[in-house]
Amino acid sequence: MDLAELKSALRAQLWESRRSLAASDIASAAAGIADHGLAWIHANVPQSALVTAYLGVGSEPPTLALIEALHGAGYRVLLPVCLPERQLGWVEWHPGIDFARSRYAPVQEPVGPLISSEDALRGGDGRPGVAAVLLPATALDTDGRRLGQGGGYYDRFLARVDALGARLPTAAVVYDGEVFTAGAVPADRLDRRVGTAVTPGGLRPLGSVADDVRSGEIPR
Ligand SMILES: Nc1nc2c(c(=O)[nH]1)N(C=O)[C@@H](CNc1ccc(C(=O)N[C@@H](CCC(=O)O)C(=O)O)cc1)CN2
Ligand SMILES: Nc1ncnc2c1ncn2[C@@H]1O[C@H](COP(=O)(O)OP(=O)(O)OP(=O)(O)O)[C@@H](O)[C@H]1O
Repeated sequence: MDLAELKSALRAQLWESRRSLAASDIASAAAGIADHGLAWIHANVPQSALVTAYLGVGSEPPTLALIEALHGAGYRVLLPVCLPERQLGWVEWHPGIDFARSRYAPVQEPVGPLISSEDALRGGDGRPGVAAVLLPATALDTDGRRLGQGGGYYDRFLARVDALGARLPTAAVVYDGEVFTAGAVPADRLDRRVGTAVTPGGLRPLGSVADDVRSGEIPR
């Protein structure tokens, strides 16, 4: 099996186990993800900063409560919009915003003024750019390797973050059983590592993402 086949086999396996979760497990996961995700943001970025999150759909861990908690705590929250060539753009979330299905992927996207990744990262109008990235994953390993949905959208986005010289803290949301031992997640040079796992049960700092990306202590 080559790397792409290995990744898709692993994705299929993980999606199947996500689909077997009970509704009650999913509901309690939402509260844990909101608590721990908000704690991670508090520990890593200034008050009322701009952060990215995403809306979990289908069998993904639920993140709406986290988005609401972040907004409620005064952070500005950008959610991703898929653009051509597997690029991401962003729309700022606010309560009551409409969602529509993406043209490019089976996900829901907020409807509103589109902000390019470049503008989101650089900021403008006297406001700072994105200060932290909360992103989806299907699996993580303790070295921070991340398996996504297979589009490479976030790998491209994180490559752009690096190219701009921005050193942003990153955390991916997964279920507790989806953080595997170091080396278990297949990855190549294009796969960007993430610094922290946010799970319903807590926060797990992940190793060997450059230490300089992690500023300050992450509460456990
Ligand atoms: N909620 C969410 N939004 C997101 C992402 C994500 O992973 N999750 N993305 C991260 O890049 C981008 C969309 N990328 C995606 C790329 C491929 C598939 C996909 O092929 N999905 C499977 C079904 C997965 C399932 O059963 O859960 C499919 O259609 O077969 C989905 C999203 C931007 N927005
Ligand atoms: N920075 C990049 N530039 C160009 N192609 C890339 C880049 N990053 C990833 N890709 C390509 O995108 C495709 C999907 O990558 P991969 O399977 O790692 O996606 P993923 O991380 O699971 O998805 P996502 O980031 O959307 O959640 C692969 O063909 C990969 O080579």
